Amino acid sequence: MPECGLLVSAPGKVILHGEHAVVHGKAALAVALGLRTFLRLRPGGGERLRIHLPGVGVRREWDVAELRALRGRLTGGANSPSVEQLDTLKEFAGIAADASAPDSLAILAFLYMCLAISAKYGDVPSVDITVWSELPTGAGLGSSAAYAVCLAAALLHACGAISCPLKDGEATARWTEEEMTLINSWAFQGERVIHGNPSGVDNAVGTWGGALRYQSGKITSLKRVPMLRILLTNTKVPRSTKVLVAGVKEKILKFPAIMNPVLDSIDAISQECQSVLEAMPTNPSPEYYPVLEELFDINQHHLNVIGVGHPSLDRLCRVTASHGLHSKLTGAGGGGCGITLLPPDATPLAVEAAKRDLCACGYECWETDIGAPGVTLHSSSSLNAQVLHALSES
Ligand SMILES: Nc1ncnc2c1ncn2[C@@H]1O[C@H](COP(=O)(O)OP(=O)(O)OP(=O)(O)O)[C@@H](O)[C@H]1O
Ligand SMILES: C[C@@](O)(CCO)CC(=O)[O-]
Ligand SMILES: [Mg+2]
Repeated sequence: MPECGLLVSAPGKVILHGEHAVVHGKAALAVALGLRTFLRLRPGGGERLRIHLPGVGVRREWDVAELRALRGRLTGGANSPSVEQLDTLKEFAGIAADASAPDSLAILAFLYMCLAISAKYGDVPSVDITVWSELPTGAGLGSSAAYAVCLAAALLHACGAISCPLKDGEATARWTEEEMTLINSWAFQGERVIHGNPSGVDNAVGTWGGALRYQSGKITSLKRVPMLRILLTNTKVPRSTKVLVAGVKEKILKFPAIMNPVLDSIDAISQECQSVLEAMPTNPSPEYYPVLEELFDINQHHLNVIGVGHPSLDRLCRVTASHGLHSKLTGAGGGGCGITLLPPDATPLAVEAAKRDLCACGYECWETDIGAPGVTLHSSSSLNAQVLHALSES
């Protein structure tokens, strides 16, 4: 265990194309966002393990000896969380069998990852863990994956399975490729607890950052990523990724001949978009945008067809279209966030007017950087004093 503790962060993500289809083996294009989740781990006192998750209103602590005994009861499910294991954890933590509330899922993912990682690499650590985020929770921006990536990195580090890459005087550092692969694989298990059947794209972006193509576990960095300006809009309509993913599966099983061609078409959209992005110069001229905009429009229709649209997202698309801008949902849909492409020739007046109209719908919108770095270790001194203050208040 590091004497002074550690601070890690992981980015959220935006899926440009391929959400849901990626769960069924198709390609997705995703980019890391400039909004991050942070985790601070400090040596604990009195053989206790404490977690504080202000984003979901959780403050819990357990006896390390009690967790060791619980770990001994978690048999089976060697490589992924089994139903029996999760039932045992729910009973231990006092979580209802069918609980899907954010706090319950966050505790469950934490307990599973902590016990499974410590069973493989070391003892249950006596630590205090606090996680907070700049990402809205459950809005399509990969908050669950950023949470799982931070937990994986911190717990693997606490159990001695990965190194401390931070050198004296450095503000940030990244782990080796091999260590990141390990972090990513454990984050995927955490995502499984929260999502049920994740594709792995979100935790891949949270781990590796940048812009990537993801298909059936294969991660490829995009050759070149132009400076895309994207407006993010949160409709604030709550939804659960797990429920939406399960709904799509049901539809595919019910209408395979109708739904599978839609998934194939989404796959082709991802391919086409990747070709355009890789052909674009870093500072692209407006001529490339009509194709990207048309691909947004087509995919948004497809996502409605597979049942993950929402009236709030239709409204978002209509509002931006009235200002000549093109949008689609991002992430699991059913509410949550949409993305709007801002071409270089969009006038500041049109963008401001679109933002004003979106806010008038009760939505929140903001522009953010894309292609941010993946999971990162920070020196504690690099932590913004204000954030620390906010945390001590929460
Ligand atoms: N900062 C956080 N602290 C604790 N738990 C979190 C945090 N952020 C997310 N979670 C967990 O992740 C869940 C949200 O995951 P969900 O997959 O439904 O949404 P998302 O990841 O934000 O969107 P998407 O998967 O569509 O990108 C929350 O209910 C909570 O259990
Ligand atoms: C909806 C989905 O495709 C993306 C959620 O961000 C689910 C997944 O890939 O696990
Ligand atoms: Mg998620």
